[in-house]
Amino acid sequence: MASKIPVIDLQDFPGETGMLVAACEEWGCFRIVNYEGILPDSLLYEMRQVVGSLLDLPAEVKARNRDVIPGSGYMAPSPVNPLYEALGLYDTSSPQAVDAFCSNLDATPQQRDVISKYARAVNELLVDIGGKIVLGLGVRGFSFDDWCCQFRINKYKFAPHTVNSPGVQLHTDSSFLTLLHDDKDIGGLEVMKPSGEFQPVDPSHGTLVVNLGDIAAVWSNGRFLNVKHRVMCKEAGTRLSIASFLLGPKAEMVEAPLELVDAEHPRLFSPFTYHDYRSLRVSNSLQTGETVDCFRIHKG
Ligand SMILES: O=C(O)CCC(=O)C(=O)O
Ligand SMILES: [Fe+2]
Repeated sequence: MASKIPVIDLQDFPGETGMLVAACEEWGCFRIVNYEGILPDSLLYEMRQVVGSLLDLPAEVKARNRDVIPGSGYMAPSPVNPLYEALGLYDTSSPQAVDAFCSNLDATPQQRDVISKYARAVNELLVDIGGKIVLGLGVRGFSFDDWCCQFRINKYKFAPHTVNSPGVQLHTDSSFLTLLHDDKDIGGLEVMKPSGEFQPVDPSHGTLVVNLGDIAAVWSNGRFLNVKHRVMCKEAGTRLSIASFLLGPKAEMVEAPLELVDAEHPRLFSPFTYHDYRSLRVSNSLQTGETVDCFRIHKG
């Protein structure tokens, strides 16, 4: 296994298919390059400015960003993650949901425009990457078009005296895929390799990070790794990041497609709805993939 997370060139398909599937299996994460046709650098830059302003709003305004599904709304600094706060938008493909998010936070027309464009572009990119992964596994006729997406905009207040303390605790994501648009200067993201060793994922211009979450582990019938990761404070400063999640099907069950189940690879998880998974995870604070084990089929 290489020592750096794999880099996938989105313009080089089907050439990179094997590398992409291997990255999902061995690392549960990878960087992407050449995504600008869908998500231009100018939009990444504009969104970063918007995110900085929204997270600087007074606490009582941020509190209006309430949960739509468990854990989707404002998260204030807490005893577990005292340096961290986040705002969230559930269902980024719904113009009404984008509108409600913006109205609650008194967004200006220009900020609304950037948020809507960003939400659309990120959804398209997530569905595009998901489609490449699915084809790589030989699954035909599958589409992520009616899956729900969410984004979360994160702020970490790092100070000299917080160096080496956690910014966000170790966790897996509650998604199939997460697109991480991280801070351009301040690092701190670390992914855990299967060996248990942490690998820093430092800012790298012109790349975005993709993580696989719990839903990818179930959907792939255990082939893909739901990578554990955390953010550590490495230096003083405000760190901003945006995590966009391709979560799960809106109505259908989360289950491995038939192509991934056979005598040698029996079904590992009983089917469930995304909503049931999410409620179980949030109400029991199951941060590091334990929710998936609740649906594991025990043999013998
Ligand atoms: O801020 C980061 O780099 C990571 C955030 C993250 O892991 C998350 O929002 O799930
Ligand atoms: Fe995460």
